[in-house]
Amino acid sequence: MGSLDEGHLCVEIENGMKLDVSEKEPETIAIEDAVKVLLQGLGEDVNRDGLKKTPFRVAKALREGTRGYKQKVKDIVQGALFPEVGLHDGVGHAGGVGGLVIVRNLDLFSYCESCLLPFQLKCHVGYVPSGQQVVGLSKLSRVADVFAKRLQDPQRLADEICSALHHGIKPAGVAVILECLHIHFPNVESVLLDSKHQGWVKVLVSSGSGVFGNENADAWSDFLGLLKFRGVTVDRTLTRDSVNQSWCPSSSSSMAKIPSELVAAKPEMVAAVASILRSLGEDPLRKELVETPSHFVRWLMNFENTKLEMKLNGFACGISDLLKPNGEISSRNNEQMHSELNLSFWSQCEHHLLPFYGVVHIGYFCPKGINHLGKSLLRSIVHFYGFKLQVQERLTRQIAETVSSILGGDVMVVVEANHTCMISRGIEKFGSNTATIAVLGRFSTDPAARAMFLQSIPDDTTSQIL
Ligand SMILES: Nc1nc2c(ncn2[C@@H]2O[C@H](COP(=O)(O)OP(=O)(O)OP(=O)(O)O)[C@@H](O)[C@H]2O)c(=O)[nH]1
Ligand SMILES: [Zn+2]
Repeated sequence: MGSLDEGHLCVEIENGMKLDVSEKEPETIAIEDAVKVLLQGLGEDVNRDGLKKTPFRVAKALREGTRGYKQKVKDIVQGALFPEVGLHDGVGHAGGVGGLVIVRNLDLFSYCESCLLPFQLKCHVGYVPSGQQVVGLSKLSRVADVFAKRLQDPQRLADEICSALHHGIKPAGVAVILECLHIHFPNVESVLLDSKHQGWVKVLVSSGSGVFGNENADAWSDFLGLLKFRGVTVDRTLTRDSVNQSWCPSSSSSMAKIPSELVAAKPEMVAAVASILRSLGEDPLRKELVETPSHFVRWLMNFENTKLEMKLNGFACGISDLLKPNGEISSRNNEQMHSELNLSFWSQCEHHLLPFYGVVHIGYFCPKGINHLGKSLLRSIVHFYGFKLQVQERLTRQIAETVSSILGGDVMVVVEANHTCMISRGIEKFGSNTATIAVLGRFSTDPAARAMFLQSIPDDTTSQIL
């Protein structure tokens, strides 16, 4: 979506309206001020180069990401309804009016109202036309996006899409199925304790109107049959109850491990997030939003700057023991390449304050006779550099430099990551991911060594974590 041009962005809204995200608008300024408070709360210097534009970028991302509040379904659907007369009534539903129409696999992003992080969803929409009218297919996606671009929870999102399409198209019925994926809430302690602490919270929700109003209606069988036909298997027994409780990991029991004093100690950050909600046109006192500021601050505090530096000192102290020779140190010719692959990490993009996550692969040469570095130490290094405001290139380099400083030399690091800021906003490149490489010592001069290490990296490692 648009580029940043002298601090001013014009987002074209689907129904022709324009949303100006200008640095001069009071809402933008208020969000920028709040973001500065958040950055300071993280122990960051708001004037450092990488962060100078962050307040505006975050304001822009949030205002774009909630632009649905300003859009009207009527404007989208009206004018896109056109007559398509089938055979006359009484001889079945052979195409045209009366036959089920489905649009599958619409990739969308929404914002979780419980924690203010984006969540990904695959949307499947179907409707049975009536009144000899069908609607332009793209409008099904556009209408879904109007409601996705708000602070949402999955079931309400499905219900709102369904109801808006029903009122807009006036069909015999509408069916909506959403497959929603919410990023997990890692934190330093739990990641270190549990290497499998990663992944996603998934829920499946559905909503139906008219001929889809009854869960057992034949129309649902047709709809689900077609989804399955395309490889989408939906167990509708899961659809209704899976979100009775809040699905957001910010309200799960594992989050209770994070001391609430942490948030209580940062009242200015919590107030800043509440002011962001107000600037987006939301009511921070709305029941579902009351806890959102503290949830978001808890997430953000994972990436606090000073805490990590302290921890880094701590783990650096123990390193010398791990490197005690394990017998005779042999000559350089006898060095062996070691690799540690698929170390998962979480980080936070310093440009947009959105998560990026993926896997790190580390290769190094180490003389025979030296204990090679344990996986847990490497994992610690990865997490220590991950849990801060970052860019991927810096993360890659810092890991390489740290491992190299321990081993004195030949290190290669590959980081493969998915950037939420590339997917949930801006350019919206679903399925894209980024790889970065840092090479030190022998790896920087020896293509064969680099090739050997790269060949050891399994294919499609990033997709394993999606
Ligand atoms: N090199 C690098 N760029 C990153 C990383 N994370 C985010 N970015 C990019 O930072 C850039 C910020 O560019 P700007 O033009 O100032 O901000 P923007 O208008 O929000 O950019 P768009 O994402 O193009 O909308 C974007 O191109 C992002 O894709 C990272 O880890 N490394
Ligand atoms: Zn959430």
